[in-house]
Amino acid sequence: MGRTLSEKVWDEHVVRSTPGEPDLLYIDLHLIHEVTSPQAFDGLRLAGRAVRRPDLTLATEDHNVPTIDWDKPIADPVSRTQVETLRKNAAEFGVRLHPLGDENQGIVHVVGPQLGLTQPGMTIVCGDSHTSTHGAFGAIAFGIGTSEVEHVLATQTLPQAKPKTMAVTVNGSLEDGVTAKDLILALIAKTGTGGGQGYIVEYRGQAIRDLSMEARMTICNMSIEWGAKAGLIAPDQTTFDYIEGRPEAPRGADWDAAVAHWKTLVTDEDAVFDEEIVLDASEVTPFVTWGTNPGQGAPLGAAVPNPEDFADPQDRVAAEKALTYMGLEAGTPLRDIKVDTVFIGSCTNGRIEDLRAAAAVIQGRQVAADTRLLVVPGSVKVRLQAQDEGLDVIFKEAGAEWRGAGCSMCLGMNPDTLEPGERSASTSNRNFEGRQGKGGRTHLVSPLVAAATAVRGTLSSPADLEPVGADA
Ligand SMILES: CC(C)[C@H](C(=O)O)[C@@H](O)C(=O)O
Ligand code: SF4
Repeated sequence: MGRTLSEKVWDEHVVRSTPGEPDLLYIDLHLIHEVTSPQAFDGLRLAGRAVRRPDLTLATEDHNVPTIDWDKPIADPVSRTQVETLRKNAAEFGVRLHPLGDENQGIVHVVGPQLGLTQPGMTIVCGDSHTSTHGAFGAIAFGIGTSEVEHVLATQTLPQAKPKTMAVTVNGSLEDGVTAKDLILALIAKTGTGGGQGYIVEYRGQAIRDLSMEARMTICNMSIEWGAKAGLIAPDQTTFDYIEGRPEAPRGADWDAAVAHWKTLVTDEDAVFDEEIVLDASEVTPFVTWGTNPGQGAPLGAAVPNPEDFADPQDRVAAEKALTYMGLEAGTPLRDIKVDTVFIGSCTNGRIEDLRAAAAVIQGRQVAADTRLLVVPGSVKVRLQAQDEGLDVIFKEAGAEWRGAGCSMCLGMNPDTLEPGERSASTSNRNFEGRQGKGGRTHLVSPLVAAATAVRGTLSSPADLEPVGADA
């Protein structure tokens, strides 16, 4: 019987397989950031161990870094300690680190692909749940805990039970103005935040093949919000074109050999998935969340739901609780919800294409009077490229704040946080209570919806905006 893409990648990495035990997998790339690595390095130090493959390990500073005054010492003592600890550990154990101020600094899931380190057929781990992002290249990529980080640092292997396989086939095409973010939010809303639990999910079908690499990363990034172990997409010409010529990509004969192998990384015709879901892309419209988990979402054209309309009692209670926290009334059109802050950034939607898409909406327009727009590139390279293209000027002229690279308001471990009761439209991936600051209220949106919302001050899509110059 044929094998699925994930089974092929898995099989290529099994170091040891014993019945009744998890497989021992070889790890090709280990990404590290300051939040989940300190205890792992402490563990190595205590046991007198070295990092087994520093050459397959890459560290960046992302969660705690300020996005203004990044050339000054970090003011917050906790953040400063985490960042300084990573620097000390990287130096002591010989791990490559891109610190604040370095041209390759940025969110770890933006930096890996950007450098060409993320490649098809790899196993990639990081002490971070959104490692699933890298699955967009046809890699098995997933988040691990700190004790597992230590295990990988010490051995470059990881014991793992084999997950079940699922195919999400997205037929048809996305309409204009509908993005990968809307698609994944719609999928999670349809099937619940536990819908992917226990599975490695392969996204496929026409709508997925048509996506750029960056849009594919947005989909795979949010696999974890759907409960999946990992999400991946078969590599194709789009993938190869994206990787070719990047600093860490294979070159010359090595490139040809790599592509020849990568082309074998597709699910065989006769392979069988444990589960299959089929969606029609043409039915997806701009999608936003109204609640406090990524599955509590609805089309932008809908209204805040009435908890009583949920058949499942648990969903009903969750919706009631969410509406209370979010300060929303059932029946309010989502388009009438007024937003205080718009955040464009994160490993979900902080890449150059996201900034281009948002800038195209903002260009020639102004951010609404009572609204604040924060634009935080996912990496220094994204920031520099955006500046080369003049996107920073578009944002600043519209009244936005143009910031340095990092996780920023995605989770507010740095000074970029919401005030209690403040409402955001955010291109990030989590809308949990307090995620962007204590008492903050988050609506997850695409970069297009974020930009349009910044202009109108209420949840909006570009189609809701007056033509540029109409009100001049
Ligand atoms: C801090 C880190 C462990 C965490 C994660 O695992 O995802 C963070 O990146 C997040 O998005 O919540
Ligand atoms: S941008 Fe957000 S989701 Fe991504 S790694 Fe940082 S905190 Fe986690």
